[in-house]
Amino acid sequence: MYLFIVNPNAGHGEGRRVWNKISKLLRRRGIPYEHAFTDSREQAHTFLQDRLSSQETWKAVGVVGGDGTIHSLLPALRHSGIPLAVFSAGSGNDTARGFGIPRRTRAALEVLLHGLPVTADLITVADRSTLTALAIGFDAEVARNVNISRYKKICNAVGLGRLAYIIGIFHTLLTFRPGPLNVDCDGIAYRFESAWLTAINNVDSYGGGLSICPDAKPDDGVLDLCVVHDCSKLKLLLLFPTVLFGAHTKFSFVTMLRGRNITVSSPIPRLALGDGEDVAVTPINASADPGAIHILRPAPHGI
Ligand SMILES: Nc1ncnc2c1ncn2[C@@H]1O[C@H](COP(=O)(O)OP(=O)(O)OP(=O)(O)O)[C@@H](O)[C@H]1O
Repeated sequence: MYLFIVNPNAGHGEGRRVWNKISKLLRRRGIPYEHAFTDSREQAHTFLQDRLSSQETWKAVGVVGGDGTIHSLLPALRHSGIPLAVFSAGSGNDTARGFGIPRRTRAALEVLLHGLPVTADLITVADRSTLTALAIGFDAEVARNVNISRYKKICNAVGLGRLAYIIGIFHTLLTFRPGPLNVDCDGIAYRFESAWLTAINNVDSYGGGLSICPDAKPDDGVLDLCVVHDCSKLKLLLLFPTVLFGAHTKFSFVTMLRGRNITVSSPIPRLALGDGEDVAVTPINASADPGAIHILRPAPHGI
């Protein structure tokens, strides 16, 4: 039996549209499933925990939503051994990108039915798990400002979701002040006098395809870090296009680190988002949780 958790509101209603296609395909093929529409992280967690502790044998859990919806399932799936299949219906979809999962619903269904379960690491912050990346500082503020903005709704409605983030960058530059930051990476201390952002990644991209840690691998037991510091607003703005291609790592104001246990602290409390969701405020300790989850990826010889 397959279990599906559907966030109908993900991606501005895309969750419901994707689920309609999946359910039609499942019924046509006579594949047994159970599903639930959820409207909050807490509801999804309670439902999933309850269903996973039942007598039923679950072949996989399918999630229909964006990275935030996937995030809500991590506590129940973590160390359960039950693989997760991703049906992209969000605006960013960095999980699908990071694991090479196709965006098209029909192809994603083939991954659920015939894909290869692989183990992946999670990032643990204060007992909370994150799958893709933690964004701390400026990038987290951009995401938060965009999420509560009117321009996000307008941009999504006209199919220009990315434009909302570009507006969000300029909007956040008006208020955000860079400041001192201390990073401890596996016992080695780093100090940055004027830090803008810190990304702690499990997969290479965040923010809908920004390749902030281009060498990050989700199954290596290690977290990749990118700290952007000691640069002007203009340099920060010029950095963003280069991040699309992971070409920012060579700049002197970008420091790349790798480690299993990372502490980030700052005199000015900085917001930390995990998978695009609020998870903490600095000081934070982030550690790798190796092989904590199973994800279904396309089988190697095509699907
Ligand atoms: N299981 C869930 N069911 C319903 N709503 C959820 C669930 N988990 C989280 N949410 C809420 O729905 C919001 C949107 O979901 P999600 O992040 O998956 O979609 P998105 O923002 O469109 O895509 P992305 O995160 O890929 O940019 C989340 O920020 C959260 O507030």
